[in-house]
Amino acid sequence: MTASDSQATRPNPFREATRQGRPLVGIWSMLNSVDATEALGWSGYDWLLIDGEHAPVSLHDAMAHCRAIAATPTIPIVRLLWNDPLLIKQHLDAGIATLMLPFVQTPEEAARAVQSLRYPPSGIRGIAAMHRASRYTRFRDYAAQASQSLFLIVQIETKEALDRCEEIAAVDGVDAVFFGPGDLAASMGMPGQAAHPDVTAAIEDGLRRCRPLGKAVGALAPNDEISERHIRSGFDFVSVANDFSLLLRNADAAATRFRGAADGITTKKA
Ligand SMILES: O=C(O)C(=O)C[C@H](O)[C@@H](O)CO
Repeated sequence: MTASDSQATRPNPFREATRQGRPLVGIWSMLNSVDATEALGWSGYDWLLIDGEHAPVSLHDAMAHCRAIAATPTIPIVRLLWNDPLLIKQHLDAGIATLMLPFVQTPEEAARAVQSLRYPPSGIRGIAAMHRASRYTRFRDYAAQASQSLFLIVQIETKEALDRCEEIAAVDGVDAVFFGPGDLAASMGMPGQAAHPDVTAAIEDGLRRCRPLGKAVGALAPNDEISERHIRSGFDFVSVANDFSLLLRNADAAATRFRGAADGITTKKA
């Protein structure tokens, strides 16, 4: 890399990956363990989402996760607590370039999210003299080029949002829509039934309707069967696993197996 390359704002790696034209396989991270994130970065997932909505992830935690995974081939995405301009500004300044925002219900809410990512005159992001995103000023063209270095994913996770998913996806500056089956199931009157066939069918219908808009379309799969189905359906990115569930599933299975093996064995000395 030449000195001038190191001074140029980089294109967004997730945008480049979605252009490869194959489904990107991802993992959801809820443990808030930087070590686990770093280790998973070497597992072979295309992307890893650090969940700041439902896991206790602070801004500093999110930065630590992104620094750890930067050494690996996996691309980090951070999900924020809410579609909030202040949270968005802080995370962008911290150099977090691919954001997922939960619970975006209307094209107007999506447009407000886009405004939060853009500098004036088209947006409301505040200018900082120095921050991690500009490599502490080394990316001299950062303010002018920021939009190509960022990627905005908005979540469709209610019936209302699903009804308008094409309009939301069509908003200029929305790079991707992502279907959340857990909240969508609740909104459809089936809380706790993320894998219900009606929810999967609704999400597949969303893919069919959003695909012609040329934006990336992703979904979280609540089990292995739906992961394979979503990959075959042609979603651009699919979350196929969750670090917390993998840990618990394997820990529970090992405990059951070896407690079973220990049943009836006596270790007491005579
Ligand atoms: O609605 C959903 O489903 C999501 O947005 C993902 C969830 O928050 C959850 O599966 C994270 O564990």
